[in-house]
Amino acid sequence: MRVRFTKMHGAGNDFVVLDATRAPLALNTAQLRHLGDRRFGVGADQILVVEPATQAGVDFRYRIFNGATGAEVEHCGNGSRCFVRYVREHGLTDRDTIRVETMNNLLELRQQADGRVTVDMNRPVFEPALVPFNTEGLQAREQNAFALWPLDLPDDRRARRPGTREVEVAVLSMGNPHAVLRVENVNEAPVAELGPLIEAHPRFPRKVNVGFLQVLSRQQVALRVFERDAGETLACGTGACAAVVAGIRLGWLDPHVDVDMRGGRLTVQWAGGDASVLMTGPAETVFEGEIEL
Ligand SMILES: N[C@H](CCC[C@H](N)C(=O)O)C(=O)O
Repeated sequence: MRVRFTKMHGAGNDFVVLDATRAPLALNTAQLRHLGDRRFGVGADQILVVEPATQAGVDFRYRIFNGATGAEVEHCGNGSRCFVRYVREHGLTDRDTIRVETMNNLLELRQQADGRVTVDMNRPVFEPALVPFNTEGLQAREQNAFALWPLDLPDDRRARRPGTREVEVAVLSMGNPHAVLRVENVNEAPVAELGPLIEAHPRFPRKVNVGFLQVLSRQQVALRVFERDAGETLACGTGACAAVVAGIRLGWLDPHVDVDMRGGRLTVQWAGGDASVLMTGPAETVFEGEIEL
């Protein structure tokens, strides 16, 4: 099957975007992984498929698949901004404000005059069972009335005496699961070492995205994210939201924060409580193409 695609990125987190609004597009895991493959396919962190809405009052549905595994996931912040640019550039809508269904969310997205896109990311979810995160037998440390959880990680650094070491993470969901740990300097953070250990930790039954957060001021942070089923990406939209929400709950951050990641800057706003998280950032089209699947 010959498939047209658009290659896009949001702050360096890159996507292959497919249009399934005019005809259904059922891709199997092997085809999705081929699209994501940076050597034998197109190459992308995630694959986004744009479909007609299934609910009244909603403009589109969009589905997200991690490129390395072909696994479908609940949410993609950077992808949602690229989705807006895609449907407008492809003449699928001329609206500035677009409502879109994802696996378990309804999002409202707004195209800004400066080309950036603002996404209403809905409320964060803190209930561990809903992340999901297994807290059985764990004793959280409360800070500013927010839980920081100890995680034991295998530590084979001391080969003579293999043991474990403990890290402390904030845990929450932005529709997809996130664990956030604070570091002194993101450039020296052990992302490649701790990322996979936390991502696959048995207390996260659906695995987890892992954020390494450096607080630069109450209005600016640096962040690196080891994404579930993707490894470290140049930016992670839901990860930026999770890190800022955790930082606000822990008393480190104000309600409006710039998040500097290796691929670019996102701005995240959260007023706390039941308020939605708002994320604003760039969305770029790189090239169009066709591929045989
Ligand atoms: N790897 C993520 C999905 C993509 C999220 C990220 N690219 C974003 O911008 O939010 C997960 O498995 O939950």
